[in-house]
Amino acid sequence: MVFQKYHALGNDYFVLDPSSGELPDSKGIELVCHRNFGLGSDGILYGPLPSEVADFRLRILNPDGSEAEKSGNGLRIFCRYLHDRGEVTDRPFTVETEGGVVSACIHDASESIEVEMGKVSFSSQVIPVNGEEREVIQETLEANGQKVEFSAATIGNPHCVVLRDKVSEQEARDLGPHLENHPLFPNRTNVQFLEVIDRGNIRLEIWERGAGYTLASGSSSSAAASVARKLGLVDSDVTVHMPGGLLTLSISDDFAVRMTGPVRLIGELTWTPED
Ligand SMILES: N[C@@H](CCC[C@H](N)C(=O)O)C(=O)O
Repeated sequence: MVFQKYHALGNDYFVLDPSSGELPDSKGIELVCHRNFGLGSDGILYGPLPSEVADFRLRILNPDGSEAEKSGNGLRIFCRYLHDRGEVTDRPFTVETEGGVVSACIHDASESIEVEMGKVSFSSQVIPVNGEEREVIQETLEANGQKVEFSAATIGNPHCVVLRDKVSEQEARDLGPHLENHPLFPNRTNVQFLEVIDRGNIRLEIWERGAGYTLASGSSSSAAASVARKLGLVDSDVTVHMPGGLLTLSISDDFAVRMTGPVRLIGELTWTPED
């Protein structure tokens, strides 16, 4: 089985084209994504698949075998893959995901791929978050023996955003898993620790649902920046600083998010497991 491997700010994915093989089962996905026993990645992008509502359809698989509704970095990588295969040009096109249809435009295949990520919602019913219907803004939960103030949002996939004066990888690794699996989130959740640098810049440390600690995340960036906007802490144009690099976001008054960022090709890998 042949995979093309790309990364978007260090958030690395395999692209598995259906023409080159079936999607492995969840055990197979876990194995191929394993950093030691497999080829190693933050997930698998399975596509292009046919769609009745968009130009292409994409399925997004986490390393634990779970399926994600959306992936910002994954979508940019998929756009680059389509461009590398001559299936798209610099004209806009659409991609269907489990979390809705997005539109994309390639300005520069390495440096600048733009995706209209959709609208962020803070509704408990949509995210989802257990409890009565409300916008989940600066609530408190208990996790790992501590009280944690958080906001929640979705851009197709769920996010739990924790505001901090200073963020750290260590806290993302220590507290992230407890929030990912907290009973408040029936579908689990991605977790972001958010530091507001100024009204145009935020810093994130990220623990992803089904993937763990990652160096960058486009849907996490969209959700966390929208929470910061909702709280009145940033303006509409935000640069997101993550360990893997910078992502540029533009947030409309009704929380539609435009994400622009780079993609890099790593190479082609052949998967021939003995086990
Ligand atoms: N890294 C991705 C997010 C991938 C999906 C996420 N782990 C989930 O389960 O929702 C991104 O760039 O958005």
